[in-house]
Amino acid sequence: MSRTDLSEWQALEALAATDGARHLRDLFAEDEGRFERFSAEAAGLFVDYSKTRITSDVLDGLLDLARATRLEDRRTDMFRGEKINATEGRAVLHVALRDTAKGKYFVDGADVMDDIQSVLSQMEAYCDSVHSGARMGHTGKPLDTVVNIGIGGSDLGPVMVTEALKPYALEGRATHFVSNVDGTHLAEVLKRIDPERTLFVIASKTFTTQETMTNAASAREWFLASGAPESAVADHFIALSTNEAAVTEFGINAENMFPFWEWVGGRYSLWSAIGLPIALSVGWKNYRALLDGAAAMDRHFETAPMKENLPVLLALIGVWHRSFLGMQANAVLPYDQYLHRLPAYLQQADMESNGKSVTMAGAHVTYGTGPVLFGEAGTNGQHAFYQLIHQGTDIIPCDFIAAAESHNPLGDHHEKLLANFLAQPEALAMGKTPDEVREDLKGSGMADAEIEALVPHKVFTGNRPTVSILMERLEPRTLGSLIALYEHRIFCQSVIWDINAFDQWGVELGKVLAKAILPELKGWADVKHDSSTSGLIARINRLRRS
Ligand SMILES: O=P(O)(O)OC[C@H]1O[C@H](O)[C@H](O)[C@@H](O)[C@@H]1O
Repeated sequence: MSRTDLSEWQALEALAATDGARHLRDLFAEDEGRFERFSAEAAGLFVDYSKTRITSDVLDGLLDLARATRLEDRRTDMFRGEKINATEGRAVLHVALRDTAKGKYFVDGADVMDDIQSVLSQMEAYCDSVHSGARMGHTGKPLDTVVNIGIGGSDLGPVMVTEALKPYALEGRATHFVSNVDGTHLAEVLKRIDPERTLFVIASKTFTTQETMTNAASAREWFLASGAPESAVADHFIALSTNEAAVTEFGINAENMFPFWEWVGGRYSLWSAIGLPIALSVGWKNYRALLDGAAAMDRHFETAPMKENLPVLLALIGVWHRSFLGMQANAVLPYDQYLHRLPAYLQQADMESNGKSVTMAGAHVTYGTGPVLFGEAGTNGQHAFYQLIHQGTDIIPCDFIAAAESHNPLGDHHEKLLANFLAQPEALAMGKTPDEVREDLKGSGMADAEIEALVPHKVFTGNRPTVSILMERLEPRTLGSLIALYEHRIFCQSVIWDINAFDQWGVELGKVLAKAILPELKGWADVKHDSSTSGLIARINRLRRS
């Protein structure tokens, strides 16, 4: 049965025309308790969702929909290691990576906890040996520089977290990330590092990804060209992967490989061996605290009743905005410079997961699914795209994220940052009416006609929904909770939308075509494409050879 045939879905469609059209200004005016009613707290995060376009009836209707789509059962399936990634026949158990419970997580009947703990111990011992100086480069220099080579999930999580936890970075250590196959990315990093002090971390679940394999091979060539003997590769190159055969073939010894498993999705892999560069940057204790924070959110997600369950609530509100009110985007706006890579990270987490248009059974959906996610650290975004968010034709729900305490309490910077964090959602919700604009312009000396001409331009319609997420301080634990909150929000939405959040077939076609085009660009094969692609290939080849 299609989701749209559910009576719960239809009830919400009816509510969209009534409650969904109500203005936040009125909703706040008529209910003094709105903030208390529509806010909740868990695992170090406080979430205010009172400025979203819901009413008590809408929320009840959404909770009914969640029940009708058996969200709680699907959650149990995930925690139990059922193969909920049906198109790839895989379990989805990133939650097990941050837990310590034995006898809880099984794949094909086998408890996975011993494997997890054993890799964590391997990672911890490795970090300790690098940090203590026991493990050195081939000329006896400390390995104080890490270059992580990976892309997608093997890059975005580690980059985002390493940036976010900079205040915890161990002194004297540098971490670089190379992802793009554009040689510029690698070349610019290589210019700044000393091969004798550098540890290259080749991160790839499959160990076949074109970008990563190309960058890894070039990094090794550069390393050897620096005068290092072939035998030194073992000290300077390690692999994070599920593919031991390909790792060995690349020339990395199995003992320098940190494994993980097919049931860890790429975009959910920072909790696995893929997190090693984070641990190398901030130390094992802080990496463990990150996992513990995520585990705290997992427990909340697993046990809290749906109407107090943060990931469930945020998912339901997202579904309401997207599928019932037709809002097509979601802006993530961290008012925290350390979180400046969070939007990029969430772009993969959310858009690769829920950018789907067929149901689990393969039927086309007839409702909007994953939104376009974008964002920027506040306040930078305010001076760029907020104009459209305030006055554009589309309504774009926004997530505002901030910490009450700063790691860098410089003058009144933080109060100013927080003032903006508070002002923007207020402006988006309440707006400014024509009369308020007129009132402002009275006394300006302008003629009435001039004022009237200006009024439409200065009106803010308001009623633009936002969620505010507040934490005490951006710490490893709270960051872990925040990431897990989003992961589970994405999962819950996929259940309601009846789509598979854990495959990514949409990235395949382009990869295949790029493989076919490569020999054509090199002049090794005839060009056979549509006239546009062939024309561009011919033009590029002319430009390159002239
Ligand atoms: O870790 P790898 O196997 O190199 O994969 C890296 C990335 O490749 C593809 O683009 C997938 O769509 C991503 O989900 C994945 O994170």
